[in-house]
Amino acid sequence: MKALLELSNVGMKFDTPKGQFEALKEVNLKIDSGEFVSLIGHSGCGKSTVLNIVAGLLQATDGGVILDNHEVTEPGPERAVVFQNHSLLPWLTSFENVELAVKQVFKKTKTKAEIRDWVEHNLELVHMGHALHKKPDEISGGMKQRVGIARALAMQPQVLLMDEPFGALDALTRAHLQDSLMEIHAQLGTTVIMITHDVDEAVLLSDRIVMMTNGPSATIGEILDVNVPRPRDRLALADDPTFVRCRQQVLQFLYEKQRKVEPMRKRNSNNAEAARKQA
Ligand SMILES: Nc1ncnc2c1ncn2[C@@H]1O[C@H](COP(=O)(O)OP(=O)(O)OP(=O)(O)O)[C@@H](O)[C@H]1O
Repeated sequence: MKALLELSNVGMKFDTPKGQFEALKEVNLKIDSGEFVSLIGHSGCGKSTVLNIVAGLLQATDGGVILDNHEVTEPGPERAVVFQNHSLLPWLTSFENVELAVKQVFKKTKTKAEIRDWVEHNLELVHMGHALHKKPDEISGGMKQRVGIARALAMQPQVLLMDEPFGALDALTRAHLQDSLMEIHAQLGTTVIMITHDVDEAVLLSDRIVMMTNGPSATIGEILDVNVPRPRDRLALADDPTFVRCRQQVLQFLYEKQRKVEPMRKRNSNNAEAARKQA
């Protein structure tokens, strides 16, 4: 079967005042329709850069991205993005925020009544049917993220891109949203790419975990298949041997194979500086 999404030799060099900085090098990844893939790696390794290239918000300086036989060159509704901070328009209600996105995509193909039903359906999908007419400052952080997810899903994207969607939420709210996301993924079969720093979240939600090496010139270090059957139950998984092994493998990658080296480098350069001063 042909992959839905393919990143081929993706590289990204940024021009900076200190010269060119190679953030990504030779990132190769194929994702099938319906897969849930997490990107994990230390801070600054290039996860958001990968996601932004797939979203079309950044143009790779090498290689490229193909989605469903089309090269990605700009943002499009078939690649909806959910950011860590909800990005809802504060003067619009939950309903109106979702409606705005839906109108952009379906204005020509859905009637007014169909648009209204579709907006409500998607807000109900994320359990926000009770707060259709509330504005962002009248609902909690978790609820705002739910509306953001509804807005993204309502565009019927081929790929849902999520950049640490639950990173700003407390642990309990986060767990509720993870459960909702698993439900939605099971129900709709949406293809998802999600950035996370949370190892348990990655293992709980993903079919595959893409682990990135530290930058500069970051790339994919390892890919782990999470062969834990669905539906997944967070409580039962705590003692599940496959879950525990997957978790261990990601932790080993992050904290043994890709241990952050900056403090050591810094210490060395500090030592060198001290030696220079002494000389
Ligand atoms: N516009 C830019 N210009 C210069 N350097 C950039 C630019 N955008 C990102 N970088 C650099 O590229 C590297 C990757 O950044 P990116 O934000 O993709 O990392 P990340 O893994 O998503 O980080 P975090 O987990 O902290 O969000 C970093 O070193 C960052 O400083």
